[in-house]
Amino acid sequence: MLDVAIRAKSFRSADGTVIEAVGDLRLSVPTGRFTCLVGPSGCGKTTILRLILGLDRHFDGEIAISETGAVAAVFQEPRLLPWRTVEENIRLALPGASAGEDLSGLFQTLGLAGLETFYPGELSLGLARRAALARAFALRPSLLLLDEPFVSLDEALAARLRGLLAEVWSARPTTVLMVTHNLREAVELADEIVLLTPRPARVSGVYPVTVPRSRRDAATVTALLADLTAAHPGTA
Ligand SMILES: Nc1ncnc2c1ncn2[C@@H]1O[C@H](COP(=O)(O)OP(=O)(O)OP(=O)(O)O)[C@@H](O)[C@H]1O
Repeated sequence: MLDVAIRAKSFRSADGTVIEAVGDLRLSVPTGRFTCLVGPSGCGKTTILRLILGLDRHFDGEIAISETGAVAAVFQEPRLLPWRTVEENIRLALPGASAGEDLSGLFQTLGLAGLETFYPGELSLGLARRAALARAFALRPSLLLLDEPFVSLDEALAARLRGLLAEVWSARPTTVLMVTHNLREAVELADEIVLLTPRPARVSGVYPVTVPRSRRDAATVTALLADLTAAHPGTA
């Protein structure tokens, strides 16, 4: 279970102005569930993930992660080491005990088989994003944070990668919190969608997606989107 209780998070800009990034925000992600955070551009989503990851400790509030295993994150940029191959990038992230683990199933599921010896510079953005997902799932994290992992891909490719994410997640289940501005993506993947206000981010609504993931075909997703926007008017 991930429990987030942020009372306030602000930044001070170069000219001394205070930027309130996150307001009073509480959310919980139960173990093994997939939650999406959806909010307008610049509302504070990445800041929330950075606070959960402990990359920024200057805030008022508490974050509790009851899972004891690894916490992994995938950011908008794949952040692969350019001088290491795909496989080396993934193995370097693993703790010593599992560094020799057989990763062929993971490579296969993510469509990376045959690309293990490629360098990041030889990969398209879509393949680099798959490698970043492989690195995160290879850790077998108990909590996975995803920050718009499919942004700037064309819709057909993003849809394909969403399918691969769902597949690898069912093979290696974990608790997921994913930031996205794409409501369709959220409706396809999430168990629960947490909607945020414009900055400073607060929860403006919660939408549980109760239809089983296997039954979310295009027509069902469109119907769910209509239901969500009717329940939460103003959600783009
Ligand atoms: N280190 C920083 N110093 C000053 N201001 C910051 C800093 N980091 C973020 N901000 C500001 O805080 C606000 C929230 O930023 P954040 O990146 O969390 O939003 P976001 O919802 O992830 O945005 P996007 O949807 O564009 O990715 C923005 O106004 C941003 O400019």
